[in-house]
Amino acid sequence: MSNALPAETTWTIAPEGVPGLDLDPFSDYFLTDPYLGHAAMRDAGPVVWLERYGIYAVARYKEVSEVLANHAIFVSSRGVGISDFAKNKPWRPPSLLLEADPPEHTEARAVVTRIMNPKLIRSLKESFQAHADTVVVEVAARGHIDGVKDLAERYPLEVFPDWVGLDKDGRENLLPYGSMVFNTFGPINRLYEEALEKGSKAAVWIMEQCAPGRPAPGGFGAQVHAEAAAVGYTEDEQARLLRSFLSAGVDTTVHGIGSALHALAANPGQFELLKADPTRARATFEETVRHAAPVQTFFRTANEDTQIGGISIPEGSKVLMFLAAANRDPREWENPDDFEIMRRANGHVGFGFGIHACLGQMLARLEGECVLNSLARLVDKIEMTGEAEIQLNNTLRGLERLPLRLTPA
Ligand code: HEM
Ligand SMILES: C=Cc1ccc(C(=O)O)cc1
Repeated sequence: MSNALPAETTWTIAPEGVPGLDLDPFSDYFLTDPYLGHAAMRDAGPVVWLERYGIYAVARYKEVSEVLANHAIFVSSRGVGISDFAKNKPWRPPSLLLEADPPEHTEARAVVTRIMNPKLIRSLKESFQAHADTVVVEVAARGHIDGVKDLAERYPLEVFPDWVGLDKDGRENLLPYGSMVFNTFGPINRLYEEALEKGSKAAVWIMEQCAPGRPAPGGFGAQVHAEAAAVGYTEDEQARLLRSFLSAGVDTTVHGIGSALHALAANPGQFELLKADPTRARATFEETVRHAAPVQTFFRTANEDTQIGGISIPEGSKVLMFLAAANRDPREWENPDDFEIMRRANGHVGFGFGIHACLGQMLARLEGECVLNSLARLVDKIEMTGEAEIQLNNTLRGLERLPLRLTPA
């Protein structure tokens, strides 16, 4: 595991009054265990300077929330990765949602929320829960499983593409494509380059699936296209709008479910609490998103000279928001590092906050709740049978492998 500096590392001097830290949040070393780095940034001040990349960073709950809320100054249209779209051409046409600001963002969001709403989620609950039961009964009967491949990846990859209306063939492209999208928010390091190599092939299938007329009639994909066409979006914009959901909609929930399985296996007392009341499955998944933060970071770009915590931030500065660090800020949370399913985790920033707050969070919660509810009713014990293996990614936190033994109830 190399934590050698990327070849193009340039060192920068911290601006006046800003604590400068020599840590690389995109190194294998940091990504494997980010928590000491998170604490160092929180303790250093409300905003810090990461010398290796010449970027500002916020790790405390208060400042992360402030940057997320202040979308007019800390903008998304200049990219939510380390690259500033005002200076460097993005590697793919920008997202109409994630990489847009009002008014364009407002319009795109309005199109989607006409479909992605509580009524839709209610209509999915019965079939999503039934499918979770089927999968959990099957894997529990097997006893020894890889919690990642056999459950955390399998369930979302069976329910999500059917819901969108994607072809049966080619669905193996979804994870490498999403992994590429999330890696490219970081610097051009090994993870970025390897992901681009693997993901570029997947991107061909993804873009074919996003084309108007391709998704199965009546599915979410066809509905997005129809709603977008109704407000005059071109075919390219209709495809790009749907692309957002294939980019964000799989790796995130896979890592959320994988992290929940890991936390429950590592904290048997918490699994007992869940078994005692399976309706706590929803709260258990919420605590997982706070505690594990499948999406660890996002950038913003200062669109004008501004301040954070009294520190001057010049126009054009990149600000890295450590959502995962904010979710474990002892200034905000009691015993923040503890996985407690009885905790009120609402208010965490694992799904973001403000105008760009996760558009798929209701679906993510449904998927997580269904799997954990099935586990609570159908499994008596969930035990680690080996070390969990982290899947390294410049933005996501999740597992590559999770050796488990399940004992059926
Ligand atoms: C545990 C699972 C998930 C996590 C942790 C997560 C996290 C996030 C975060 C942190 C943001 C904010 C981005 C920003 O502020 O720049 C976001 C936005 C978004 N998410 Fe999720 N997400 C998850 C699942 C999903 C799913 C399942 C979908 C689609 C079905 C989805 C679609 C989106 C979209 C389209 C946006 C952009 C919203 C906008 O910019 O207005 N996400 N997500
Ligand atoms: C939260 C991740 C995310 C990734 C990509 C997109 C997009 O491509 O719009 C949206 C959200």
